Amino acid sequence: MTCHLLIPAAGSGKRMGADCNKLLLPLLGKPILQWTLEAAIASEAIAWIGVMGQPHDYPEFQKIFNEISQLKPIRLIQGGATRQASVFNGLKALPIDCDHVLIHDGARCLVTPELFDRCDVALQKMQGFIAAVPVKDTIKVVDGLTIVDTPNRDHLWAAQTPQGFQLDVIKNAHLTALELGWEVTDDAALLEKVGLAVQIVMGEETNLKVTTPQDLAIAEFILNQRN
Ligand SMILES: Nc1ccn([C@@H]2O[C@H](COP(=O)(O)OP(=O)(O)OP(=O)(O)O)[C@@H](O)[C@H]2O)c(=O)n1
Ligand SMILES: C[C@](O)(CO)[C@H](O)COP(=O)(O)O
Repeated sequence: MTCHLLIPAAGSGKRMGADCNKLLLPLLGKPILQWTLEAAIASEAIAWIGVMGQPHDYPEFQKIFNEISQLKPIRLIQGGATRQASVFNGLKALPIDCDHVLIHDGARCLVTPELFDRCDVALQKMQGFIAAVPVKDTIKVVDGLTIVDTPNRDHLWAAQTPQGFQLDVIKNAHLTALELGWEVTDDAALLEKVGLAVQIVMGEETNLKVTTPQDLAIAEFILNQRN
């Protein structure tokens, strides 16, 4: 157990349309964030967990931490205005002995401990990687309502988290992004923009991100299948 994990959990869940952070919404009786944390705690690889949140959510987050096993240290870190800013805050708060990091969205609450463990193995070998799955749909590139391209699906993968990085590499990429005003939706994109290779680790079809009310219903269905 050596791996450090950062969990961005400081969003507001606009697309969910709830009146609170969507990670506090119940999924089969437990907050979404609790499912994510329980998978991280069950992973053999993860030794330390940092959760980025907004201060107004701290009391609810603390209740969740109290509900789950305290076998691993969980540190609360102040989130930022965007996912990117929240991750950057997390990177700056990592313990001094950390040289590699996994980053996993709190909203991907169906992640399995086995996926975390597979990612930890990748972390030992790669400077940067993401969990991803091959795209099943035929994807169209559209301008207005007109199709301009149908990319070859063999080259299309859907990005997930965990994403894992050598710490100095991802920190430098975030610093460059700050200097140059880059805004991206995942951490791998920053490495891509500075011209560094990012590998793929096979993700999980069920590792969906709970973004809309429909996702919540699908997540409930998948969890019921697991029980
Ligand atoms: N300022 C932010 C925004 C997002 N996140 C986190 O990043 C993950 C992925 O973001 P997303 O699913 O987009 O969450 P929200 O920003 O909450 O949702 P929305 O975009 O619909 O508002 C989530 O776990 C979310 O809590 C974060 O830590 N800090
Ligand atoms: C990081 C991510 O979960 C990868 O799929 C995703 O990019 C988060 O943000 P999004 O804006 O919901 O795509």
